[in-house]
Amino acid sequence: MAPLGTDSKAGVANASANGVHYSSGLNIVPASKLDLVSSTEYDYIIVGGGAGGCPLAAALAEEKSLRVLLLERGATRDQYPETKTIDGWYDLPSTDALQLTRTKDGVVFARANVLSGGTAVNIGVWGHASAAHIKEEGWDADAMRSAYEHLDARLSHPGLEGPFQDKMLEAFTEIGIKPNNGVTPEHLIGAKTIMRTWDKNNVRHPADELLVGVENVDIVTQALVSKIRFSGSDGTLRAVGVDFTSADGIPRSADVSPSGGEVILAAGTMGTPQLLMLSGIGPETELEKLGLTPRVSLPVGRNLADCPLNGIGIQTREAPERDVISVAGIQEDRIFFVSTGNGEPGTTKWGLMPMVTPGLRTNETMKTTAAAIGALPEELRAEMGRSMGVFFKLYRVKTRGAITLDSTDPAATPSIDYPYFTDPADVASGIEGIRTLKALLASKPVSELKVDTVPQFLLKLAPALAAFPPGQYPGALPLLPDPNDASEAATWLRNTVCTCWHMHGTCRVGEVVDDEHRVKGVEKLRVMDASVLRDVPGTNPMATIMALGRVLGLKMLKERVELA
Ligand SMILES: Cc1cc2nc3c(=O)[nH]c(=O)nc-3n(C[C@H](O)[C@H](O)[C@H](O)COP(=O)(O)OP(=O)(O)OC[C@H]3O[C@@H](n4cnc5c(N)ncnc54)[C@H](O)[C@@H]3O)c2cc1C
Repeated sequence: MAPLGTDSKAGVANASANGVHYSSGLNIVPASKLDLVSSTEYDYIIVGGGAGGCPLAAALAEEKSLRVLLLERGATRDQYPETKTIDGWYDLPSTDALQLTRTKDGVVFARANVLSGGTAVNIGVWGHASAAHIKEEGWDADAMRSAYEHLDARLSHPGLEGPFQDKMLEAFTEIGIKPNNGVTPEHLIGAKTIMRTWDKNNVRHPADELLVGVENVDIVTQALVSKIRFSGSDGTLRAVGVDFTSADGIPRSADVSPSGGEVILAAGTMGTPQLLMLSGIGPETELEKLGLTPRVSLPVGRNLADCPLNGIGIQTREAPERDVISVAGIQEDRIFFVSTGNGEPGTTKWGLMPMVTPGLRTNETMKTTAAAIGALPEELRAEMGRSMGVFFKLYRVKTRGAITLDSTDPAATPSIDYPYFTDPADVASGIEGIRTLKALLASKPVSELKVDTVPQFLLKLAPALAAFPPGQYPGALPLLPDPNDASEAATWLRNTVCTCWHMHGTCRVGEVVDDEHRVKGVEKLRVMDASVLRDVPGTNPMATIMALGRVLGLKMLKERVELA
């Protein structure tokens, strides 16, 4: 794989027929050539260059005679060095490659805004869906296996193996999360060292690498798509293109070829329902409230689901090697992650969130908390580097929420209404998570690692943050509740909840799209991103969203041949 940003000269030499030039090995359309985009008839237009969009584009482009247009609202990763290495990851919340937003209840959520989407800003954990999940969803097992193999070989690398990680793997097996399945991308009950998109030099390998050197995908970055264009005077609605605004602020459009061209939305769990609604596809009453003309009534934006993440910091005897996540312990409905170097000052932008109840996670309180950390004595600040985090995420969640629009501005972030731990089944599963976490902390290997369950710097922070209402400041929250007191445990779950950033389900298969991801009631329009998922697949979703993108692309090529 060519490293990004080094072969632009080779790209220019290979400029494609319409004069589009190449940058960083990617076929990025320069501003001077944007008019050519509007005058070209594309075989496929993909909206959103993230986990779903990039592999889909790469698969469609395997048929060299086809022309694919990929429109991405964010810039390339070259603009954000923070997207490239693990060290950079800690600073991502300060960049606009990542848009921080909040659920209605105040849980901070992050939305990618860069070419490669979530795969350029995420933690990089790479895991397949289990065979049982693939069967349950009715996905083609052979096609998925071959897509995983294709992607594994290009993007994934083993997680860090070291003394801290070894101890945690031992701890999982001691408390019954076993066997130790070794280094694997498979989703298997037991402990494992994960695969991830960081290589041994801590360099990230995200989705846009699949498009390096691919000449028949024209990529337009900083292209905010605002609407789908339709034809269909005979009563059928057919997608024929999209409207978008380029970086220079000029409104533009792009069209698909009338002979078989298709538009595919890959703008993510928030972006895709937003675009569908802005184009008149969604719940009628909601569209009418915004003055939008309803065209097709579908439950777009409904059935939002997320995996809550709860956990605790541990003060360790030695400073662990700085690592995002390398080991996981997998139970039937919960997954435990261990992150070391979690307490380093650079991590505070992410790490402080669980210490403050969701309703208080405003920019102001985050700043106050960060300032209080800055004012801690040097020896306590040094302690922050001698800590690790153990978190558990729930999957197979039952709580449902919704994405809605407050405005018709395509640049506005939709509203997220997700009431974590509302469904009693999620509360029960969370309480089991607390019980397991307690057992883990009491295990022999963790006892050997830790000084204390609550890092001293957190306790010292409490008085500095006395301005917070009682029970809502750091020092109170990191203490684990008694799992036998259901009410106390449920309160702790809700007060410390963070997102695992695995939101999905707003355009689910069966409700908004069919099995082939076609939007119901509209011709030539599909969706390929996390919004179609009914449940989070495997340990983490990225690899499966990418595999589904590749499988869909190859299937669409086959359909094209069959139709011809
Ligand atoms: C902080 C964080 C950590 C995570 N950690 C992990 C992890 O370790 N492992 C894992 O498997 N998953 C992880 N995830 C989740 C994973 O990254 C997402 O599930 C995945 O990227 C979703 O894929 P997608 O295709 O649905 O959306 P995305 O990958 O987000 O792609 C959507 C793209 O569409 C673009 N877009 C949106 N609207 C428009 C528009 N109107 N016009 C043009 N373009 C548009 C966006 O800019 C974006 O690039 C994490 C996510 C985050 C945010």
